Amino acid sequence: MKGLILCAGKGSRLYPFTNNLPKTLIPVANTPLLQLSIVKLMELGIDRIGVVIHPSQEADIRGQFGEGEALGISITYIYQHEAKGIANALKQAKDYISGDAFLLLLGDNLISAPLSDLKSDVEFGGVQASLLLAEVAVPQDYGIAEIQDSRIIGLEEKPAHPKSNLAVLGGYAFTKEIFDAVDEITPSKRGEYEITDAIQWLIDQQHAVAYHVTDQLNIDVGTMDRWLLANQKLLDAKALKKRVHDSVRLERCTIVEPVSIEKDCVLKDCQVGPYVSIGAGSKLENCQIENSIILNGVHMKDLTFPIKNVVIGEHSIVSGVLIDKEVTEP
Ligand SMILES: Cc1cn([C@H]2C[C@H](O)[C@@H](COP(=O)(O)OP(=O)(O)O[C@H]3O[C@H](CO)[C@@H](O)[C@H](O)[C@H]3O)O2)c(=O)[nH]c1=O
Repeated sequence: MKGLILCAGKGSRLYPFTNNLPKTLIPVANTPLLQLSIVKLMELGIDRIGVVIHPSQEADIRGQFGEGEALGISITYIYQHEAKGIANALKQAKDYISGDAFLLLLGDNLISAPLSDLKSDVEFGGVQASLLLAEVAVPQDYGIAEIQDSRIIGLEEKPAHPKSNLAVLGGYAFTKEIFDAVDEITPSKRGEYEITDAIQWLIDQQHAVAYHVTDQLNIDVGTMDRWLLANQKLLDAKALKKRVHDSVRLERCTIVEPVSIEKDCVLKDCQVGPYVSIGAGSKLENCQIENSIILNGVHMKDLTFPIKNVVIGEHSIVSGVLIDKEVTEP
């Protein structure tokens, strides 16, 4: 079985961080999101993975993962020249998948639930699609499933008046019939070829669509708040091996776990944590930081106020006192 990970979206809600970094390379607990998806597939024994990218992302993504040699897998890059929707991204991968059943992951989702049931559904269960569903607080932001007598009877993409609060999460298993579906559907009102419309087509053609409801955490890392939340959750996870790199220099610092501090950082007179990730080569002096993501090469010094709930971009220089006076026009 092959795996497919979609990375070709614009990531516009995370600008400016995604101006020159593909969204799926943003670090969560100092691990690129895409790596977490790749590992998720590897845990299921999948070692042939297609990654759908925009050509402009190739240098960054290929630069990090190559052809998968370091991970002992085979990665193939597939282009989607225009972000015309998830079903359109899938279409670009038809030749690569070449008739096999496959698992599809949206590269910006952090899925905790196991996907083994989805995999066996399409491999041995005689179904053409298997979905992962979860109750969500804001169904208007998701593809929503309508269930009757334990069967999915309808799917709607980001409905204004949702028929349920069961969202389709970004992990799917399909057989080759999904490629007939993506050929048949037309763009939605927002101009995208929707994956929900493609699955609805399968249902309408009497294909079998299975589902599993999970209450495990899923985060669509599409906004700043959710990026910080994903960082918290991953730092909490026991699986994280190394929290403070051996090369890190700490002088007179208080570290409140969980934190992740990457290589070549120097921290003096700082209080760091909980829930702080600091990227490689950052230098921090006389600062207090909580629940934040500091990207690579940041310099922070002499802050008279605590840094909380923020993401600080690569190579930023931060120093000074907080001015709480209102600025008045001259
Ligand atoms: C539109 C588009 C997206 N992508 C990639 C980028 C992201 O890593 C991933 C998800 O794209 P987004 O545009 O953020 O999708 P989003 O609006 O969150 O909605 C999707 O993901 C939701 C789950 O998070 C589902 O409930 C929705 O049914 C599904 O449509 O797919 C592509 O590779 N090509 C594309 O054309």
